[in-house]
Amino acid sequence: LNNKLCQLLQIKYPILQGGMAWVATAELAAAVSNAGGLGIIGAGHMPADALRAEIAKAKKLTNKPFGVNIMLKSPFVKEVMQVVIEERVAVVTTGAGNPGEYIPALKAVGTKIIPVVASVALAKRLERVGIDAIIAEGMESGGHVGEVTTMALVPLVVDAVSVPVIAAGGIGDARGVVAALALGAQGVQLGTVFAATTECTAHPNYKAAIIKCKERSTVVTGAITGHPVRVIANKLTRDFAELEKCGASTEELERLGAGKLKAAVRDGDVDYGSVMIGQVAGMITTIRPVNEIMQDIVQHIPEVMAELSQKI
Ligand SMILES: O=C(O)COc1ccc(-c2c[nH]c(CNC(=O)Nc3ncc(Sc4ccccn4)s3)n2)cc1
Repeated sequence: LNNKLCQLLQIKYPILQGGMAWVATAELAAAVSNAGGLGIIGAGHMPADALRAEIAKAKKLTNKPFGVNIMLKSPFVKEVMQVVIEERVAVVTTGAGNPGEYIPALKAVGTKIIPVVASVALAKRLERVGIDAIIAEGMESGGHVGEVTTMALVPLVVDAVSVPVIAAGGIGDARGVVAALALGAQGVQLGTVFAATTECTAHPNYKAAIIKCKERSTVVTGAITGHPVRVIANKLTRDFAELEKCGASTEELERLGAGKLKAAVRDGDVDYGSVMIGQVAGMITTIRPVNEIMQDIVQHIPEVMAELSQKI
């Protein structure tokens, strides 16, 4: 499974862990890096000092490369970009926006830049400004989503750029990894799967909500306000839909959503919190150690390939 993405990122398996705000702490990122993948700390809306502390914790827990995901809508985006540059973080992924303005400074210190995109247009725009790889994320994923599925988006992005493409959204086991490679991706990014692990520091209620999910348990709210977000349907999404129906303003809707992800992930309020989870939750039935999930995926790939060659 060792390919050019593994060489680029100095990892054993081309399996990245999504840098989910509040969920992807240093403990989870270090566990994924120690298991041979690329662990990624989710900076979310963290201020600079909190991120610096999280990076320091990760450096104590692993001597393997790890990344930091920067959510470009964070009010602290400029300060946290400065922190990842000072700390010489190996890889920066970015979400919910266009990282173009930060790319020269990151490249200057040798940090690999891997933006998440939900469209071919953004992939093409970013390839021109010198990114190292691209995460093409389908709308199956949890949290902030685009409008295109992984199956449709990945091959189009692969055909549009010449940098390695990493598939994300709806991938839960060796079959999904082989499917992503068949679509032309060089690797995968898993979010929900790594949230359902013993090393993940999210609240037990949040993890229990993942287990309880079926494939239709999530909805995309906020499509009207311009920030479509996939979450588990609960009392918050019903209140949100009510407000949207009554023509509430974007500010009112964002006020309803503010702080709700922390409420779900840290405080375990899965009724009124924003339980950002991907559709792949329907495949997850237990909370397992990171390394067990990683080995399960890697060891089943030859079997999936053998079954495939029987069918074609
Ligand atoms: O076209 C452009 O210029 C930029 O447009 C984009 C539009 C969408 C994306 C995108 C889709 N998915 C991702 C990566 N995944 C994510 O970013 N997932 C997230 N989950 C919760 C988040 S918190 C938040 C804060 C503000 C609004 C919505 N959500 S961010 N990025 C990236 C760029």
